[in-house]
Amino acid sequence: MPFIDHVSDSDLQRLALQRVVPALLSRGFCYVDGLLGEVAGGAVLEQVRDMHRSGALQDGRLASSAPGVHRRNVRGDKIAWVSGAERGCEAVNFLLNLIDKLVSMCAGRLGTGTGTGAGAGTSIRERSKAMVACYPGNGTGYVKHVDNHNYDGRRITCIYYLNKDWNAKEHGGVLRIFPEGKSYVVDIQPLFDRLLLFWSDRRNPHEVQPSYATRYAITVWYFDSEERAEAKRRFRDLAASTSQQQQQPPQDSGSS
Ligand SMILES: Cn1c(O)c(C(=O)NCC(=O)O)c(=O)c2ccccc21
Ligand SMILES: [Mn+2]
Repeated sequence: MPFIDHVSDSDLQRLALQRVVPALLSRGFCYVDGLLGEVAGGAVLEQVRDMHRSGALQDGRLASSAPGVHRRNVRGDKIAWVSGAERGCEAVNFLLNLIDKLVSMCAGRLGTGTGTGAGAGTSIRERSKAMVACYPGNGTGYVKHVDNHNYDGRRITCIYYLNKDWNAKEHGGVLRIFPEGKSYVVDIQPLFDRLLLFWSDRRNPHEVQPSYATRYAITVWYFDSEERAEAKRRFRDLAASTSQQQQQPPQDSGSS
């Protein structure tokens, strides 16, 4: 199904240079509304709904519901990882390709030392698979956290929201960002056809507030190549060292 090319390359270029890069550098986050338009955005939403209906979203994590309410076995966010090549993910694939283009147009201009002391510039050449997430609307959310808390290589978090007629007063589900070192918070509604980008590291702790309606989002994380390579090395060393320990017989307490 050929999608209406709602956004031309020159639109993306302008969006990258005039909106996304300045906002990421000055505030650490940026959101864009109307990214795909009604038709293509609607196609992505339908495919995510189909995944939800078909049970492709794995059962949510055990989550505590609204604070103070102690219900057992409350299931929270349900997720599925997709590459975009799967059957029924054509519209998701179109979205991922568009976000890849947008981020690649920004990558060269995100300067050096993006906050994690990395002297070298940010070289973003790869990303994660896409995480399709659904909050079932039972009052569960996601506690405050940092996506990349310990140099796992993730540099930019991109979240595409799919929720039509969302009203935070009624449905909650606001993404609240607590920009590091700032006295204010940033509340972002998970609105249909909205793309949010923010630095994945400690600059942007964030939480998903309890949701009272079904809340869909698709997230991809873009890696800084150097940090990612270093993280992989660290992980390999860790795996190697733990497997060595397992091979050696456990030392009894009396050994010198
Ligand atoms: C389901 N879900 C998340 O929703 C967010 C997250 O920060 N979401 C922000 C948002 O949806 O606005 C996550 O960061 C996350 C991390 C690991 C596994 C699942 C996760
Ligand atoms: Mn997160």
